[in-house]
Formats: sequence, structure tokens, C-alpha cells
Amino acid sequence: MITMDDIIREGHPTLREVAKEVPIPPTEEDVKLGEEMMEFLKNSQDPVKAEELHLRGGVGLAAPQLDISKRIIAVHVPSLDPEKPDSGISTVMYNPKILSHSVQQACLGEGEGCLSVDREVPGYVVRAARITVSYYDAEGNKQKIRLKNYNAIVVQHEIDHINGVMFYDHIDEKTPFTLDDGVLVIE
Ligand SMILES: CC(C)(C)[C@H](NC(=O)Nc1cc(F)cc(F)c1)C(=O)N(CC(=O)NO)CC1CCCC1
Ligand SMILES: [Zn+2]
Repeated sequence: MITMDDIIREGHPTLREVAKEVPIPPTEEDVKLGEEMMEFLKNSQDPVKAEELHLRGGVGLAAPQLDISKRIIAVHVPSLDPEKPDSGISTVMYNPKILSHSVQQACLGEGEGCLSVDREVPGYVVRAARITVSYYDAEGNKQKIRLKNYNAIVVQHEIDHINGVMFYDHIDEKTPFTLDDGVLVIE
């Protein structure tokens, strides 16, 4: 079972590598890895288990964060809006790829953090507000989905990880909270 001890922290070189594509259909080993990554996210959002296992409440995880340089990500975003019960996203993506994205940009009003970063890094992380992502699922079926707002932010954050990019690479140190016109601030 994955715990915080399995997550490598900033400074570890694997976080700066471009991860390798995985064979499709995913091998048994890669399917098992994806399942364990999803289980970690679910455990981390379960108050009892998170407390017991000392987990930070995670919504996304990329294989490089486990020192496994493969293009596998898991996202488990609860629907934050009770009126829209299925506005979240919960899936493991093999070889995810952003096919297109909106010109419109967005950022989280709170800025971003990272399971691999044990410090606050203030500043807006400006990303595309909407993205179209293709990926393969555990059975090797090609999927194509459109994401917006928080779901889009999480998937972009995780795809950054398989490209060796950290969220603070996007923060302008001199003007961390300056926003161009039209950037959507997601609260
Ligand atoms: C870094 C951390 C604060 C742990 C962040 N958690 C998070 O956003 N928790 C959360 C938010 C909710 F809205 C509902 C909920 F149930 C839990 C996170 O998992 N990530 C993922 C990560 O580090 N992946 O590598 C950082 C987020 C910053 C923007 C997108 C993902
Ligand atoms: Zn991260």
C-alpha cells in the first residue's frame, strides 16, 4: 500500500525527468500500480485512514512521484459542488496527452501545492481553463475526455509531473499574484 514514505520530494532527480510511455494494453504490473495509486488517493481522502496513515489529502498522483518514471497518472477529485454530484473525476490514465486546450486560462485562487513539495510556494499557477485529454484506460481502451475548471487544473498538474515540470515553474517570482486580463480564478 502506498504511503507518504513512498512519495519522493523536490530535489529528487526523477521529478525532473520526462517519463517514458508505457506499453498498451498496460501490463499487469502497470495496472496494479495504477490501482495502488488510486487506492492511495482514496485513502488520503478518508478521514480515518488519512489520520491512521498520516496521509495528506491528495486529489492526484503521478508515477514519477513514486520514483517510477512512467507516463501513468491517477486523479480522484470529489465533486465539490453538491448540486452536481458527478462533477468530479476519478480515473487512472496511461500515456495521457493534452490534445487541445482553451485560449482562456484559469488558476486556483489558493495557488497550488504538491505532495512532493513540503513547503508553501505562494503565487497563481496559470493553466488552460479547459482541456481535451486522450489516454488509455487499464483495459487498453483509448479514451478522449474534455475537462474544465478544477478537474482540468488537477490533470494539467499531474501531466506536468510526467514531463518533469513542477507547479512553481509556472509562478512568476517577481509578480506571483499578477494576473493577465481574463484569467479565471477558481475558488
Ligand atoms: C498538495 C495537496 C494539498 C495534497 C493537494 N491536495 C488537494 O488539493 N486536496 C484536496 C482538494 C480538494 F478540493 C478536495 C480534496 F478532497 C482534497 C494535492 O493532492 N495535489 C496533487 C499533487 O500534488 N499531485 O502531484 C496538488 C493539487 C494542486 C492543484 C492540482 C492538484
Ligand atoms: Zn504534484
